[in-house]
Amino acid sequence: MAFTLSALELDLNSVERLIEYLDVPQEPPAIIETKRAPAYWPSSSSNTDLLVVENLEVKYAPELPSVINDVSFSLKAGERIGLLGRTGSGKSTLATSLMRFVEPTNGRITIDGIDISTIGVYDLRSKITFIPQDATLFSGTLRENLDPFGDHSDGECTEALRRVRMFADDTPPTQSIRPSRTPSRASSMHSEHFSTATTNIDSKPSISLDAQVSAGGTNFSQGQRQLIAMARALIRRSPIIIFDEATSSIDFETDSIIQATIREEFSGSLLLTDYDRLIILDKGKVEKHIVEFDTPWNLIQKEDGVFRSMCMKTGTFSELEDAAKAASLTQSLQT
Ligand SMILES: Nc1ncnc2c1ncn2[C@@H]1O[C@H](COP(=O)(O)OP(=O)(O)OP(=O)(O)O)[C@@H](O)[C@H]1O
Repeated sequence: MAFTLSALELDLNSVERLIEYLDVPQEPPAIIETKRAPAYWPSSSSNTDLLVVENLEVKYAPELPSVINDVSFSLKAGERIGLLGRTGSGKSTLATSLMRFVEPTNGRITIDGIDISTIGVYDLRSKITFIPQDATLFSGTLRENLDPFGDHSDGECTEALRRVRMFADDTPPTQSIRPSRTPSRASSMHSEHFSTATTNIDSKPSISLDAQVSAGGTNFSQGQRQLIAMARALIRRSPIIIFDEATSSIDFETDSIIQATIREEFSGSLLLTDYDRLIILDKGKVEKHIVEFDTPWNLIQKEDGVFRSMCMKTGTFSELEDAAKAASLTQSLQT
């Protein structure tokens, strides 16, 4: 009898768990057959706004206060937009709502004329690249990570790796790619990850993309994983890239490579990172969450501005001021 009762209890537990699972919010459909996004969408060549955010409000639960509150802005193709704000101000929430990992409670996000809530998440997420601070890779080869559906040639994959400087400039592109077992600094990345053996057939090197990547990509450093994710974005020619910059944990050299790649390689894409204009989110201080949206030079001059006060707190205000001024001069010379 005791046996029967505990078996029944187990069964009831299973039913209870099943009911709990049924309560879990469902992932939105990957594809909505009647509302497919066109293959050419989103087009980074159009002169109209590429990304329009209107009166966006995001809450993590109905009973919780809104994390993003009545935010509106529009961005054009090719712009580089920095998203700044104190910790907890809603930067990640705003970035992830563009990918619909969190759904708005109010408002609308339109990309190249399509309200993103009306299409399947596959159509959306396959066109936008989100590179988080802790970019993860999956277990398989480096090639599979770069081009999971095998849509591109080896040459394209290799070229993308070269463009994100996974090969040292002076290293002939020959190599069998051999990830290190422990995270390494960028300076050693070139030598450790890419051996320099040439083929016997001719002296022209060929590149092997068959390096094994362990689950999560843990045999690459955090910075290298971001670079590989950037190579993937280059291969896909993503028109919109959201790049969550790691601040402290990446060594100086890898960081310089990442910055150079951002500057030089993504000129045609709308890039939410290193900036021409800044969106500054501030939660506690004001009701509206976008408090400032302007160039760094204009923002740093605002006496009571959030950006100015953030720069002051770094202890390197005059250097930042000089950098913002220099950037503004360069920009005005270019236009
Ligand atoms: N999954 C979640 N459930 C409930 N609240 C959340 C969730 N994720 C974030 N929040 C809350 O939303 C607010 C904004 O968080 P968010 O991570 O967007 O800020 P952030 O500006 O990116 O911060 P950081 O610079 O520290 O990464 C915070 O108060 C946070 O506690």
